[in-house]
Amino acid sequence: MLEVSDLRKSFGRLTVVDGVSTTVAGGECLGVMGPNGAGKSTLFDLLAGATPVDGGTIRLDGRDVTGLPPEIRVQAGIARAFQIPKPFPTLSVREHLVLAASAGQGLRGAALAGQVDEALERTGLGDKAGRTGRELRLLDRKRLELAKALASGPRVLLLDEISGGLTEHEVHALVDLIRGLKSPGLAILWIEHIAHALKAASDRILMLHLGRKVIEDIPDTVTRDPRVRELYLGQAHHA
Ligand SMILES: Nc1ncnc2c1ncn2[C@@H]1O[C@H](COP(=O)(O)OP(=O)(O)OP(=O)(O)O)[C@@H](O)[C@H]1O
Repeated sequence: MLEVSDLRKSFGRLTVVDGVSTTVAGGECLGVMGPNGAGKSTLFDLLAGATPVDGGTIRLDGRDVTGLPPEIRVQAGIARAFQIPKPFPTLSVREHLVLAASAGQGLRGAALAGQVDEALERTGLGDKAGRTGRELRLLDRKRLELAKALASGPRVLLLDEISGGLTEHEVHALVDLIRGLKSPGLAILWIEHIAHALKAASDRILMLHLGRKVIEDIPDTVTRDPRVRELYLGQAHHA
């Protein structure tokens, strides 16, 4: 599904993503962790096309999408959900999803309605479709952020620290939701600082430090790795 090869990005003399390669298959969730400044969000910026790469390639289902602008990349199937969801206060949940579905793949009519309904159902927002953005509490705003990404018809879903601000109980609900999104036609990448949440949802975890891959393996192996424990010193109880 997604193949990333030798991605590179520098800002001035600071190399932020330094030769990162990975592949994520349909049905898989790749967790991405690393200390502050490791290059995680920049990696997502490169995948989403928000920032141009300095080197390397990004392939989606074999197609080279490395040079495509962000809006075309959404149409190609790369969708991103952000940490701090800011819904339009007066638009309903359904209206948000209609916008996302028509912008993403240009859907109209029954196909659009079907994709919106599916996104509502998969994120548990079915009974809140008529609520406006300002009426949603944080967890539902996170659900809406996920639903918007799903409504665009993604093949690859980039989740950027979406658990921020949630209670422990809500984080569990979010993990269940993400696990429920796994399907053969979708590859998920999730940046997250809460190691136990990442572990619960991910098939593999990629650990970045100073722009480089430290380790990429099954969650148990990664969280037991001494380099990972050292980098997360003080947070090791989360692992
Ligand atoms: N547009 C930019 N211009 C200059 N430096 C940048 C830019 N964007 C990011 N950086 C730098 O790149 C490094 C990596 O940043 P990035 O946000 O990718 O890390 P991160 O792993 O996502 O960190 P965090 O967990 O704090 O979000 C940081 O040192 C940051 O200051």
